Amino acid sequence: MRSFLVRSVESALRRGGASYGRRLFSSDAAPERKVAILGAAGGIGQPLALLMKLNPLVSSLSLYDIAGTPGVAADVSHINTRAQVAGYACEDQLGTALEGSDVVIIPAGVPRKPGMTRDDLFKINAGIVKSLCTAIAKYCPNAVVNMISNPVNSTVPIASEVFKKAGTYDEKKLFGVTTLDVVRAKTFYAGKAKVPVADVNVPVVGGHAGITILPLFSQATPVSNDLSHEDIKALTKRTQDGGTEVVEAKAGKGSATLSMAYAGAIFADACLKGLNGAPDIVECSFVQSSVTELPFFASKVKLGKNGVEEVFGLGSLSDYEKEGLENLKPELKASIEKGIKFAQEN
Ligand SMILES: NC(=O)C1=CN([C@@H]2O[C@H](COP(=O)(O)OP(=O)(O)OC[C@H]3O[C@@H](n4cnc5c(N)ncnc54)[C@H](O)[C@@H]3O)[C@@H](O)[C@H]2O)C=CC1
Ligand SMILES: O=C([O-])CC(=O)C(=O)O
Repeated sequence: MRSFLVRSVESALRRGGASYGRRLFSSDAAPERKVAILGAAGGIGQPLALLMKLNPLVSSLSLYDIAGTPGVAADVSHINTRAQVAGYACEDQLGTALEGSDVVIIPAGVPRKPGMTRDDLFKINAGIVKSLCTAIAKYCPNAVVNMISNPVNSTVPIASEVFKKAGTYDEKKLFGVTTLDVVRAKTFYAGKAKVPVADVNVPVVGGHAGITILPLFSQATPVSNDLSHEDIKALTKRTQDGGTEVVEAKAGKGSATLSMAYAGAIFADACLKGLNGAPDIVECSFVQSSVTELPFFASKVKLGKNGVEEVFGLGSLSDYEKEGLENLKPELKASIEKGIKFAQEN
């Protein structure tokens, strides 16, 4: 049973992560790697803790939350896989939770309820992210940071400012996790184009909120000649509204957690592979960027031993995508500036 589960998850991660090029997924000779999850007892944190416990690249799994961590840590720790699990439950344990981390994943913060935008979460989550990033700068300044907490378009700039203030900012190591947008685009495209979902690749660029999410279906593979412009518009809208679709279906009980944990596990796995020197690891992520005039932007990035090795450009866009790109810039710019201002003033 155990090996079946581990093999299934390995195989799912391998397939899901096989977006762009050849992958390495082997625990033989895998180096020691510590992964910390901040917000580990939450809706995303719990299934993400499970998936990271099943990842053979993880040797130490550090679970931190302000509530409920001991139970989650005890539960996950009984799974007979490589990672040694430790749970940390209050602020004075945050330093120990972080020390020595190679990758820190942050799903701490409040989720949306129906009728809210991601930006409505700023008030609460900006402060949470700021204090967690202050601790990261102090206790594991060299860690790769995977930011899940919303609004990602603002929380990533907040993190960058906190790290700059602390003198630890390395733009190669700060990532906004936009993998769920890619996961959704792949699923929706496969359904519409009637192609096997495991073979599908779709880059998603821009940011992570509403129209700032720009799936590039003109670059989707396998190519489908059966999709009309109306189909592409509908696929784009569904990808942009994917988070809201889940928020409404959950009717007040939160936002995407299970699909987000899957996406977060794919992205953290890609970061670990990059750190371990695996070649050709490419994922979309919201990073410091000069691809457009905006200081942060999501596009395909190559992951390596030091984090981002290369930020790829957008490639050729359809007229519809060019229009989407211009339309998203004012909103994305405002969200980035809001995050920077908050971090500078607080
Ligand atoms: N980037 C993306 O694609 C996605 C991002 N999200 C975002 O992820 C965040 C978390 O969502 P859920 O897990 O559903 O929420 P949740 O409320 O179920 O869990 C959040 C957890 O964070 C913890 N927490 C709060 N303050 C903390 C602090 N200072 N330090 C450590 N832990 C703290 C809470 O105790 C709770 O366990 C939300 O902001 C949500 O909008 C959700 C889905 C997709
Ligand atoms: O929609 C939300 O609030 C959560 C999220 O970011 C997503 O599911 O993409």
